[in-house]
Amino acid sequence: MRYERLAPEAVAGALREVDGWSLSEDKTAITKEFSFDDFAQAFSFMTECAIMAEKMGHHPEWSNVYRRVDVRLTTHDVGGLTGHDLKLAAAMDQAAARRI
Ligand SMILES: C[C@H](O)[C@H](O)[C@H]1CNC2=NC(N)=NC(=O)C2=N1
Repeated sequence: MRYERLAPEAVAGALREVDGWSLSEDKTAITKEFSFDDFAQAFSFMTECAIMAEKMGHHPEWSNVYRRVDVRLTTHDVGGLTGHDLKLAAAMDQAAARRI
């Protein structure tokens, strides 16, 4: 499925539907820091999200330090935010909720 770049009002509305995500200063991405009990939990979260992302054909920019995972979501194909980012954000929240 192809998504169009979201209008600013749509982004504001969509951000209210997900938990703890922030809009980047240039408004082209959303970011969130996930914290887990330990590295094993953080890495199993990343493994689950990686499989999900591959199935969706939409991939996060992320980094991991010990039990923290920093995530940035944007749609490179359109240079901004689309419904793909919100869909992946919600799926990542659910994956995290199964661990925290
Ligand atoms: C051809 C392929 O599906 C696309 O290039 C996908 C892959 N994963 C992607 N992930 C993200 N985050 N943004 C994209 O624009 C994107 N494009």
